[in-house]
Amino acid sequence: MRVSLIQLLVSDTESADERRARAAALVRGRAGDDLVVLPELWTTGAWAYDDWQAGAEPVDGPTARAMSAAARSAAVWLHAGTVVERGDDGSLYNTALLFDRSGALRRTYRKIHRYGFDTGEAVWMAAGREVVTIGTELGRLGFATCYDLRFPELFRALVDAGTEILVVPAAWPARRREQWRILVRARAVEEQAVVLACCASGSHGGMEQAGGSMAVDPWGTVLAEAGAGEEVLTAEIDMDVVAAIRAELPVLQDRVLSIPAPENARSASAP
Ligand SMILES: NC(=O)CCC(=O)C(=O)O
Repeated sequence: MRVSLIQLLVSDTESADERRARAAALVRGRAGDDLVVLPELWTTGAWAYDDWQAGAEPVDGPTARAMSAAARSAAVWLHAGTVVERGDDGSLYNTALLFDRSGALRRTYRKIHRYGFDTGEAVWMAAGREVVTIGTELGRLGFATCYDLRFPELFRALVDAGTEILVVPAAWPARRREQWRILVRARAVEEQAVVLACCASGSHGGMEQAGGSMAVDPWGTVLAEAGAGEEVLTAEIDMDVVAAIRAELPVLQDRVLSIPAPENARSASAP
């Protein structure tokens, strides 16, 4: 399987329309790949909160139309990263879009863990509630987005649902680049899955993003890793490795699901 992670530059100086056109051209240029991945919130910018209301769109909005056409033109599976979705309930969601080789929208995933504490997503967006996977001829894909990386229980749920390829669009900050590298590899090792982690590059909204997109195999081996700037990172992935490592080191079978909580769990007076 050949995959490309399009580590798009997301800046304050380019409009969403310009970036959409540029991203579509980059996807169209990936004919021959099997799967192409874009970063998180690359149309509005993940850190440009003030632009989210104006840039919000339904799941069949301008980004979906442009990405559908690009996927069809290149005949690739396209994980188009995430958009600011305006849901039918009027709420905003951080929503991933997956298109098949014909350009059909096959899955959406609303980010479950919202980053920001008392600002950003945590304030302006609603949380997704659904763990999402899809079976494809490439293997079963599981969805997670950026901050989700810090919550291994989501990844375990994805693997319990049969995931072999974890796709993680992101807009991770440059100042936490080392945490990104560790978490991406950790998720690959603990879930014995391929991880395709595609981060934005450049600065916007006062935040420098890390770049450093990675394709990692289930051994934790980094098959390809991008630098800090805009780049199309391509990797060949041997999907047989997933079944092989799960047979050779069947750690997922050794889980103990009934570990009792300590008696003082969550007790405020615990020493
Ligand atoms: N966009 C994000 O989810 C940012 C996550 C982040 O900065 C972190 O986990 O650290």
